[in-house]
Amino acid sequence: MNIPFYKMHGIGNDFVIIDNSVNSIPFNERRIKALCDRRYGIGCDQLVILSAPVDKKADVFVRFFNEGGDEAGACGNGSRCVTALMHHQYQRKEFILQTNAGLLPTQVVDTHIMKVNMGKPKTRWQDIPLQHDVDSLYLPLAGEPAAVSMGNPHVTFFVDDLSTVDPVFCGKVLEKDPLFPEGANIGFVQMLDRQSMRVRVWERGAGLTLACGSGACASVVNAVRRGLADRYCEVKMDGGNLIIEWNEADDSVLMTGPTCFSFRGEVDLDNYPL
Ligand SMILES: N[C@H](CCC[C@H](N)C(=O)O)C(=O)O
Repeated sequence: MNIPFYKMHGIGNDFVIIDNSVNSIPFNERRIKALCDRRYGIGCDQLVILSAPVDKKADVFVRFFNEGGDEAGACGNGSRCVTALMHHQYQRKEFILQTNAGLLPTQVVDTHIMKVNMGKPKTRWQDIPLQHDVDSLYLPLAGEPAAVSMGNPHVTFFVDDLSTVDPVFCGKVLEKDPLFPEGANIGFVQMLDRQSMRVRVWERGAGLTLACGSGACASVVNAVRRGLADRYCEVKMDGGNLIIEWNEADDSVLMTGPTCFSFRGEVDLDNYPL
């Protein structure tokens, strides 16, 4: 069975987006992993499945699946790419995405610049008792790690010099710290000044990506809570930059940045059995 898909990325964090609102095709871990595989499949960090919204206030229901097959509650860059796709299809500039993390208002700022309201930070851990002996990870910490959920769990390590951190060696271990039975995204942050930071994220279920939207939000929230940053911050990631604003009035976290259509294709799902 041939179905269309869109291949997009948000500053290098890439996605396969499938509109499943008509066919309601089943997807399980085996099929998701195969589609996300960069050799045997189309290849992406996350698979994004669109379907009809349950909440009447929403335009679309969006689910995010990491390349490892597990589902994530939130995906900032994926939400921005869906907004660009919806704009391309409906010529509107404002949408409401229904996600497992809640309703996300989104906005087309410019042709390739999309803004997502990621909602309020969901939980607060200031200093977290990680079970792993962080010292054994040769992680040159600038203070204890912090954690916050943006609809998905993020741990943030502040370091003096990001070039001295091996995000793969550390991320692989910390993603599965017993403190996070469902795993966690591990962010490494070097403050540049109060309104800019360098961030790399080892993503739960996807590994080291070129960018992580919810990770950028989590990094700014944790930095503000630590007194290290202002509520408006430019987050510099390997694939590009995002602007994050943590709104004091309503506690919402806004993320703005570029998106890109890579290509549109067709995939024969008979080659991707359940
Ligand atoms: N790996 C994340 C989901 C994707 C997040 C990232 N791609 C973003 O842009 O927010 C998780 O398992 O929670």
